[in-house]
Amino acid sequence: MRVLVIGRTGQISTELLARLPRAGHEAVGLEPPDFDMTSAAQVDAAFAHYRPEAVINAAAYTAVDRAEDDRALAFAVNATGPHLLGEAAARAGVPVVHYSTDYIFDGTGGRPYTEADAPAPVGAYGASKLAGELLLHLAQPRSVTLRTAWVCSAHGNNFVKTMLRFGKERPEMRVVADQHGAPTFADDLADAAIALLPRLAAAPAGDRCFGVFHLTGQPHTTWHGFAEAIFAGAAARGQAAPKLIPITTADYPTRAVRPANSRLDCSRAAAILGIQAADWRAGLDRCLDALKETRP
Ligand SMILES: NC(=O)C1=CN([C@@H]2O[C@H](COP(=O)(O)OP(=O)(O)OC[C@H]3O[C@@H](n4cnc5c(N)ncnc54)[C@H](OP(=O)(O)O)[C@@H]3O)[C@@H](O)[C@H]2O)C=CC1
Ligand SMILES: Cc1cn([C@H]2C[C@H](O)[C@@H](COP(=O)(O)OP(=O)(O)O[C@H]3O[C@@H](C)C(=O)[C@@H](O)[C@H]3O)O2)c(=O)[nH]c1=O
Ligand SMILES: [Mg+2]
Repeated sequence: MRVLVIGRTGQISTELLARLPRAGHEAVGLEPPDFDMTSAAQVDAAFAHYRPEAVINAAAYTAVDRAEDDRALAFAVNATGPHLLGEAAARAGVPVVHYSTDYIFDGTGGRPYTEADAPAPVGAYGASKLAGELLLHLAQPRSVTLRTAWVCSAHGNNFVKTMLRFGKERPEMRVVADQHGAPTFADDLADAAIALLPRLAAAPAGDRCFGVFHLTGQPHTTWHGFAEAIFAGAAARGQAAPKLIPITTADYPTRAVRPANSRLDCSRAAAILGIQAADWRAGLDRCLDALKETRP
């Protein structure tokens, strides 16, 4: 299929553009400064030019703290963008795969969230992403939102790379141990979207394959638990690891509030889409190997 990917050098878009051709698809990725999905004219021009058979939106405003002071841009990219893509996709009759976030929940629940749980974002990023989910599905019901969390990869900015960078400079690292969730590797998320394409292209509106699905890695951990695994993996590859100190959220003030419970129940994606939550420890190994190869 001819697939239009929104995003080109982001974590998930990089993996999509590497993997789509291997799966037999033709892919093009668009991002600023060449393309701005908040512009209706640019979205329409991209559809007219590329005539895609499917769209995967892997673009977003992902700077969680900055979004608090930059709400207008966060909402333009994360809400208006998916809305415009949905409208253009509906006119063209093509399905959309979109990604959203655990941060649409407030994180006060005591168990993993299901798709039936009520969203209640506590920050601007989460609020803008929730608006995007709703606007996309209103504009194009033949769309899938994969709600994921804690995305990492060898490309782009993420917690793995932050830990490795700071870990080299500091003897000790303090990392929050009371926020629970599951890391998810961008290559697994790209593969999930690609696997869906043929089914979505054939399915009529109203088919149960459309809608919102939770998809993260497994098993659940905390940011501190994830940092332990990162530094164990780095040490196994000959890199010095700092002393890791567990702290509470209150010990690590940030501009935006993060949910304490980011755990997503992924059983619906397994049951309906046949997509399983991948073990993030395998993803971390791939990521650390890739980073080691590219280290100067
Ligand atoms: N990162 C995470 O931890 C999580 C991410 N997600 C979701 O997954 C998806 C992908 O995230 P990730 O790969 O980490 O994102 P990145 O931040 O790595 O990449 C974002 C991409 O969006 C592009 N972009 C930004 N603004 C626009 C615009 N106006 N028009 C077109 N493209 C634009 C960026 O281009 P440029 O580089 O030029 O700015 C970049 O290619 C997003 O929907 C995100 O909300 C969900 C849960 C966790
Ligand atoms: C760097 C650092 C972070 N932390 C904490 C802060 C925060 O609670 C947690 C993760 O930090 P980050 O800044 O990577 O987290 P953050 O940018 O909030 O990551 C989020 O990004 C968006 C896009 C999503 O959609 C979410 O799923 C999630 O991945 O770790 C420490 O405790 N110690 C540290 O040294
Ligand atoms: Mg870029």
